[in-house]
Parts: sequence; C-alpha cells; structure tokens
Amino acid sequence: MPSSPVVIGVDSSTQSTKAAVIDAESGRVLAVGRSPHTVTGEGGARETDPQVWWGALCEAVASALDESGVPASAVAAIAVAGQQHGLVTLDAAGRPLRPALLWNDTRSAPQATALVRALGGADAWLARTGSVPVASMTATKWQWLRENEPETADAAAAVRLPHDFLTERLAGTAVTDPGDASGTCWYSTATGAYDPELLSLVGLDPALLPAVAASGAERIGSLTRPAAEALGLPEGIAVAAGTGDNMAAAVGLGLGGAGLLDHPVVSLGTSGTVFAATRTRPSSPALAGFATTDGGHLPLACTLNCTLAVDKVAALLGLDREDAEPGGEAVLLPYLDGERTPDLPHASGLLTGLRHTTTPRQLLGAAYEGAVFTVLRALDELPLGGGDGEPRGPGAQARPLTLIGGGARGRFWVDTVRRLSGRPVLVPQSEELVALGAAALAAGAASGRDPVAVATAWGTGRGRELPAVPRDEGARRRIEDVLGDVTGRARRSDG
Ligand SMILES: Nc1ncnc2c1ncn2[C@@H]1O[C@H](COP(=O)(O)OP(=O)(O)O)[C@@H](O)[C@H]1O
Ligand SMILES: O=C(CO)[C@@H](O)[C@H](O)COP(=O)(O)O
Repeated sequence: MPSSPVVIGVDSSTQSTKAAVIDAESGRVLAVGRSPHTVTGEGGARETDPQVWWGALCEAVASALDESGVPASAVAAIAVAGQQHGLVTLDAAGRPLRPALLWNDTRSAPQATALVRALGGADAWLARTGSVPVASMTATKWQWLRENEPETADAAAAVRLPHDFLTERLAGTAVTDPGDASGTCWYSTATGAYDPELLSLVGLDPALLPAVAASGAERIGSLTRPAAEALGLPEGIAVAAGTGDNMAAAVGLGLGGAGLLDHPVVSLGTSGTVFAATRTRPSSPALAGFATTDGGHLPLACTLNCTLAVDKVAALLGLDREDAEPGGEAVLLPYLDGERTPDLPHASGLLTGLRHTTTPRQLLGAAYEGAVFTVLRALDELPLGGGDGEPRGPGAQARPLTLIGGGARGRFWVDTVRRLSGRPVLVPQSEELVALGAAALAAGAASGRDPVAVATAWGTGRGRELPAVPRDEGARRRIEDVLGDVTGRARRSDG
C-alpha cells in the first residue's frame, strides 16, 4: 500500500469507462476499474444516455478503489477525460433532456455542409476554429437538434461535452478546458475563447456553455457531498477541469507544453486517430486543428471505423481477431459507420479484388489494412518539425509511431501498422494512457505541478520499440486506388 497520496484518472470513452487508481509519486497503477456503456441508434444515429456514463463512472471508481486496497482517505484528487464532441443538453436541474449525440453520429452531415458554406468556406473555419466542421463536431449536432427537435433545443438550460458533464457532477461547477472546447467548432483556437459570431451562427446562447479553464489540470472545485457519497470518496478532494480523451492521452505520453513536440501518435480504439503536439498551428482541411489541454496545438485526424469495425468483420467471417493474414489483392474499406476521414458520412463498407484464391483470413487482414491505411494516410498532413520545435527535417519520417488504444494490444494491429507505415513503432507499457493522462491532470490539480512533467516523471510513455519493416507499397497502392475512386465518386455526386 502506498504511503504517498493517490489520484484517480477516469477515461469515459465510447465503449466503456475505465478508472485508474495511481500512486501520485511514482505513477504506479494500483488498480483499474471498468464499466461498459450502451450505444444505441441505427443508420447514422449513435446515442448514449449521459446517466449511463455517470453510473459507469461511479461503478468503475468504486471497483478500482476496492481492488487497489487503498483507503478512500488516501485519494487526493480526481479528473475525467471523455470522448470528444458529444452533445449533452440539460434542463435547469442538470438532468439530460435526451440522450447525448455522440462523435460518431453522422446525422448532422447536411448541417456540417451548410455551416461550411454559411461562413464562406473551409478556409474561414480553419482560420477561426482550426477545423472544418464535419458531422462529428458539436456545433453541427446542435444545429441538427435545432432543426429536428426544436422543442429540446429551446428547452436546453445548459449545453455540455461528455467530460465536462461528468466533471460538473463531481464538483458542481460548469467548467471545460481548451482541449475539449477545441472540438466544438464554436471555440476559437486563434483567440482561446468562445467565438461569439460562430455561436450566433448556430443560435446558441453563450450563457448555456461552461467556462473554459486555463488547462485541464486547473483545480476547478472540490468533490461535493452527493458525488462523494456516490463514489465512496472523501468530500472536498480536488477536482481538475479534465479534458477530451485524445488530449489526455497526449498528457499521459508527456506531449505538449514543456514536454515532447512533433512525436506522432496513432490510437486504435472505436475511433482511429493520429495526432502530435506541435509548435505549428495546423491549417489543413484534412486535419482537425485541436488544442492540447493547456491551449497548445494538437493537430489530429480521426476515423469512425477502427477496432469495432474490424471486430465486426471478424465476427461476420466467424474468425478470431488474430486469425488474419495480409489481404493480398483484396481491398476492404470497413466504413460500416460512414466515414469522417476522408469525409464520407454516407459511405458503407466496400470490398473489391476478390479472387477464387482469396481466403477468409485474407479478408479479415484486408479489413485491418483498410482501417490502418485510412489512419496512416493522414499522418503526412501533420505539421511535424524535426523534433521539439525544430524545423521539419528528415528525422520527422524516421521517428517511431507511438501506438496506443485497445488495438495496440493486438498483434495483428501492431503488425499491420508496422507493415503499412514502414516506420518503427513504440508500444507503451502502460495500457490505459487516457486514464493515466487524466490522473496526471488530477495530480496537477492537487499539487500545482505541470501535468505533462508529472506524466514524464511517471514514465507512462515508456515501452518497447519495434524496428521498422519494409513498407508494403503494393497494399498501400491498392488501397489508395480504391479510396481515390470512392472519394472521386462522392465528390461527383455532391457537386
Ligand atoms: N487484446 C486485444 N487485441 C486486439 N484488440 C483489442 C484487444 N483488447 C481490446 N481490443 C480492441 O480495443 C477496442 C477498445 O479500445 P479502447 O481504446 O478502449 O476503445 P474506446 O476508447 O473507443 O472505448 C475494442 O473495440 C477491441 O476491439
Ligand atoms: O472524435 C474523436 C476525436 O476527434 C474520437 O477520438 C472520440 O474522442 C472518441 O474516442 P474513442 O472512444 O475512440 O477513444
């Protein structure tokens, strides 16, 4: 049992909540509690009742604390990192008016197109928010709600993101952070504040939004008595502002601020993401120009179809997820949920290149390749310098890709990333980087220390480095050709 204080970091992501109990001095993971979420919806709809997140958080924290054997009195602070972008609407008593629209709900694709036009095109959005609205962004979801359920939009007394909804349940204070705010498309990464013109464009009263803390590690209040009773924790411990899940992973890996810059990360979860903390402000329509939790730059690209889509293909084929081999001539784009990168919200899965000789294992391998290549394709767009802010140099290509998320535990995922990238891959030893990043924010709130420095001292980003293997140019070319056809067809039918 540790003699130093412990902190709790919570990862409330799409499929589940994970709560990690961490020794605040050493960063040792004492226990992780887990509780699943329910995602409902057909077609483009993807929703979860925010009460489910709260119930899962209480369960995951209680189970982690129990497993750790640490007395509740040793816990000094808590922070939540959550799936980005989801739209939570509350009544005046803080009760959800309807289930949250999740980041992978594509119903607001028409609203995204209309908003891009309304501001005069993609460049205008890039200049203000750093990102071009797609169906994932919160502003498009709010606009969808106004158009499709105006009575709910009119009744909203508060609008929240998943992580700040949960943080408010902990501390009774409505606060978000620059990182998660940067995924709304009503927050300007240029000014570091909500953009009044964009709020007026989507008819949202700024009074409905939480305040924006300077960083996810800011102590925004103390655990209230009702929350303390629900969680089995002491009333009054520090609550940090928290952040979005990708921003927390960056903290957990020691990226941003005085930590590492220009180190690319690939996360394989429900979403596939690629991101880096950079000195350069991104300005590419192929990237979301998000912020780190303290307002630095975190350019990121995100796909809708990663581990869940590939697991579905494995289930359809009756195969175990590791029962795969390279796809050969087969190309499978597993866009079961539509796609966000590239922006194909109405796409479905596509299989080409079948031969008499194609095996089920190759079909599954082709699904891995389609999912991984779609993520890696965005890698070249990241405005990476030569390391720690130096100008771009040949070193940027050779630097290892850090691989995180549930998929990083899978041998075939790791092999596919190595084969399609041709780069060395670093798999951190710690499996719960988002929860660890949140724990570093909690430690920062309790001690006033920089959370990136805390995570760096904990060594949470350390792991095994796998050398580069020759890049599979054939597979890359085959997938790129099919993607080119698909995106070309989508553009023609749009225009
Ligand atoms: N050992 C494993 N091998 C391969 N994939 C795994 C393994 N364990 C978990 N996963 C995948 O990880 C996914 C969950 O990852 P996670 O990053 O926790 O997702 P999310 O943050 O979206 O909830 C699951 O969809 C599952 O397919
Ligand atoms: O939308 C994005 C990033 O922009 C997603 O990365 C969500 O933040 C959900 O993450 P996971 O549940 O897949 O971790």
